[in-house]
Amino acid sequence: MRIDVITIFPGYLAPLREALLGRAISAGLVDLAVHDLRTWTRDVHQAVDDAPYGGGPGMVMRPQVWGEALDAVLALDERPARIVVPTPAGRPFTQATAQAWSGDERLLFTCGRYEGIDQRVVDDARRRDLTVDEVSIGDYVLVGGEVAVLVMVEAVVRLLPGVLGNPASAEQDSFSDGLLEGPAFTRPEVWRGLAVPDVLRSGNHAKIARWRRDRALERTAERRPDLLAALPEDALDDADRAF
Ligand SMILES: N#Cc1c(-c2ccc3ccn(Cc4ccc(CN5CCOCC5)cc4)c3c2)n[nH]c1N
Repeated sequence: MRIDVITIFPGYLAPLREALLGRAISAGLVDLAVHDLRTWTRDVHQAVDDAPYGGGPGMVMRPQVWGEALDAVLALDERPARIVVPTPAGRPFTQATAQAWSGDERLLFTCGRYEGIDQRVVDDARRRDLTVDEVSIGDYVLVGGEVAVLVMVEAVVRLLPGVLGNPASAEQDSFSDGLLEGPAFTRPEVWRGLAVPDVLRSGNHAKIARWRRDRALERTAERRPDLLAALPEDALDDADRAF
């Protein structure tokens, strides 16, 4: 997978070259290129923003600079790219989104700042039959798109074959079965007077699986009843319903 990121703060994306993601890049599983948007400015001040038409607070990012940047970065590779535009007004980015994008050959992330990017940049890309997804990572307001890109790249790249040491970990992801994962424990058996639940040391795999499922159902019901309500009819078996 090739990943391009366009931003006025390239340094914000440095964490993508650390740890697991850094190893995925070194292993050739991911090609990452970060581009400074100001490369495509033409004025001495390298202006990337201007006042909003119709008034209102803050500034809006100019379409000319973004249009030239997108054209240039898209041309760097012939593979078709999904253009991703983080925005507070976007569709929710979920585990299902990450799963879907993990099959793409190329992702191109555009990091807005100020009050966002002139809408015509997205409109122009879509009318050229480019795939453009405007997405939000959550119901809160950030200062720019860079942090959202860090989140989305990590969620997608960890799903690529060969990235996670233990592929089963991604298969048993929280949300992958529609539930939150239950509590996890490791040694010591007792820590500050708190013991690991006996069932987890029983060696009885059926009982352990049931216990884990019950804890996941309990936690989901308590913290995310919306996920429970969204489960398909056949997602819960009789033992689940008895819980
Ligand atoms: N992904 C993601 C994000 C982002 C995000 C992503 C990209 C950019 C580019 C600029 N900003 C800042 C910005 C601040 C204020 C406003 C105005 N609106 C805000 C909502 O109320 C109405 C008025 C717009 C944009 C961004 C924020 N925030 N939260 C997410 N989940």
